[in-house]
Amino acid sequence: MNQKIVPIIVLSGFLGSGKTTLLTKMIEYYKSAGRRPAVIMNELGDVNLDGAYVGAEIPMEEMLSGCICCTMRGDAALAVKQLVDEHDPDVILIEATGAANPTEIVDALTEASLYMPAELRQLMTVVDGPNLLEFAAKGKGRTYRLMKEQIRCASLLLLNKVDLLSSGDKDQVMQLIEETGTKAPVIETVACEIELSKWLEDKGQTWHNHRENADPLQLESGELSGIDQGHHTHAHSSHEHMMVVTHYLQQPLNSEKFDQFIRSLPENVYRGKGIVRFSDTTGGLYLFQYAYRETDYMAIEPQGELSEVVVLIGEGLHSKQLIAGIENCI
Ligand SMILES: Nc1nc2c(ncn2[C@@H]2O[C@H](COP(=O)(O)OP(=O)(O)OP(=O)(O)O)[C@@H](O)[C@H]2O)c(=O)[nH]1
Repeated sequence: MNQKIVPIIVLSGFLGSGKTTLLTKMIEYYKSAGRRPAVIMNELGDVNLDGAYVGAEIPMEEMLSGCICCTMRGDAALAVKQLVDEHDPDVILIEATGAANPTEIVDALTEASLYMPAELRQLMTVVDGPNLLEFAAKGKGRTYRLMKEQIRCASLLLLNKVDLLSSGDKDQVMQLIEETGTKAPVIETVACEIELSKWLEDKGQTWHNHRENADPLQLESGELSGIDQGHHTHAHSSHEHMMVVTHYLQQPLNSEKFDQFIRSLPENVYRGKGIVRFSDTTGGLYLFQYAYRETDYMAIEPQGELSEVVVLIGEGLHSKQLIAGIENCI
């Protein structure tokens, strides 16, 4: 009798590119096809705000406060095993952090597939079109190298946020993508809208099959996915690269002051998200998103208690200043 092999799909892409947007669409796709997806979510900070987008009925493993290149190797395999043993899912979707170097994830999952009935089928990278263009223009820093590595690893690329690109910009982004040497198909999207039936039904093709004609992957350096939790620095070569500032709120915020604070965040803050309450609106809790200088607020009605919190992610952040800025919005 053939043993069931659980397909694994990894969603990669820079901070705020649209991975959770894609994840929720994939979950809906599988559910409406009568299949049971399970999810692994990895967050740099110690709160999983994106988990709010995944229905409570979906089995989920969280990997929090994670330096993915350290924790992913062991923890991802363990999380996969736990989901397979406890929930017997039809597919496992892994949302990596935006700072993750997917080469490490591929390594970990390839190794794990040797001893458990699960296999990496696709690695989809969501490319934040306008952000890639901006980083390319700024020069060749570590973050830009990380973005390129995320593209090179992919078996499928979504060029997302094309609503924010002119046709000239789009051509430029396409050229940048080509320059990475990827052979993966590139689909232009707004809000990660793709024909999922076409791209998810791969008839057993593995990630390795998809990438047969692509250049072999090599780690460019150990510095790609560094993470610093502010006070805590890993012993790896350069983990001072990305930082997370997590600030829990004791009081509601003034909506205008907070919006102004978010809009005037320095360029080295790449991503913001959180759950906030405002003193000057009638509503309850809002989930706020800040990515590529766009802000979005969504009213939420959580089932249980939720902490009010602001999470900011970027490079070389001045945590004290940022926290004072948030407190000034009260
Ligand atoms: N303008 C525009 N905004 C988009 C598009 N796709 C997603 N967004 C917005 O971008 C923000 C970030 O989207 P997410 O799906 O949370 O991104 P993510 O990659 O999961 O973010 P992290 O996991 O925090 O790295 C949200 O406010 C989305 O609504 C798009 O095609 N165009």
